Amino acid sequence: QTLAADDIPVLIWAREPEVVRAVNQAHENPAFLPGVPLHANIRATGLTGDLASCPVWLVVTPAQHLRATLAESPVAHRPTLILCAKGIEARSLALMSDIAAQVAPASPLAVLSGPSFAREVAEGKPTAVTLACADADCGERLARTLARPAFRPYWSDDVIGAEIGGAVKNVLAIACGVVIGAGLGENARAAVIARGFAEMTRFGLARGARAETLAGLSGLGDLVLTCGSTQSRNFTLGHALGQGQSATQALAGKTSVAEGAATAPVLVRAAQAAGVDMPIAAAVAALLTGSADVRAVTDALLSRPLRAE
Ligand SMILES: NC(=O)C1=CN([C@@H]2O[C@H](COP(=O)(O)OP(=O)(O)OC[C@H]3O[C@@H](n4cnc5c(N)ncnc54)[C@H](OP(=O)(O)O)[C@@H]3O)[C@@H](O)[C@H]2O)C=CC1
Ligand SMILES: O=C(CO)COP(=O)(O)O
Repeated sequence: QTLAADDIPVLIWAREPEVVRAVNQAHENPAFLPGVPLHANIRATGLTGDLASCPVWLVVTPAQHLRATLAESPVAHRPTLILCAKGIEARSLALMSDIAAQVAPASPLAVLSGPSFAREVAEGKPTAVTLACADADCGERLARTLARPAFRPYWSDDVIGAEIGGAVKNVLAIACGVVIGAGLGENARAAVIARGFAEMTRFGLARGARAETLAGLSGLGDLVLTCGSTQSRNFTLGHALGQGQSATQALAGKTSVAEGAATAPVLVRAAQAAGVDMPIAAAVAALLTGSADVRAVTDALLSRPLRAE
């Protein structure tokens, strides 16, 4: 939102009244983005009805809450929806664009994804992302609207590819966190990134994504960012698992979301349905449910049959 506010008025809908108050009165969001001054063009509201006046929505609700949030919002006004959540809905295996198409069938849809820790974007640090929209002209228009000197959206018409990259990289970031938390070393992290990317590519191609999208910002780019940084919530969750905590212990008291925790088990089901082998994703899912420990999943991955790369 900070990006858009230079020349466009921005309205944030927030669930917490204290966030609404702080944005409107102090031009800051101390609960979620402390220390970053917000542009005077940014206003906040607690009423979804107020969104009716906004032609374009950046939808940042976590994946598991997207359906309910959209259903309570004035989508009948046919806003353009730019979907930013990175995940798969647990109860339906749906991608975010599937959910939006069901709940807001008249809205044009786009996906914004790629390596972009929110704080760095808000601080104006250089960032490049993918803006995917099936309507290429609409995608280009949205990318040009959101672009800023230090924020470069590259447009694409591969919505599925952009979504799958973002959803799968979170699961792989948990795996890399486990590797580092358990002291398995940097060679192992690089192996998980490369073999995890092979899993992402197999799954993405089976679901209709294009290889170049998966190798771009929203796939490989975000995978490298999230697997390599302790800023990542997914990496941090994995790190705690690697150090021997259970998922319940690692997630206790967390107010921010690690999307890969909900996505891992459904990704495994979706991969099975697509006939795709995803052993690293399956290992993450097993660790999260507690059905296997780090030693067992590591041994299982290392003892898989040798094969051609
Ligand atoms: N933060 C970042 O750097 C980036 C985030 N994203 C993506 O954006 C999405 C949102 O992330 P972010 O803004 O960081 O989220 P937060 O970490 O701020 O998490 C939001 C928290 O609020 C709760 N919540 C939010 N909306 C609702 C709702 N409508 N109903 C009920 N509970 C809700 C969630 O609850 P609960 O715990 O129950 O889920 C969660 O604990 C994610 O998909 C993330 O992957 C993408 C790029 C960068
Ligand atoms: O998606 C992100 C950066 O692109 C944020 O990653 P985490 O959700 O793991 O913090």
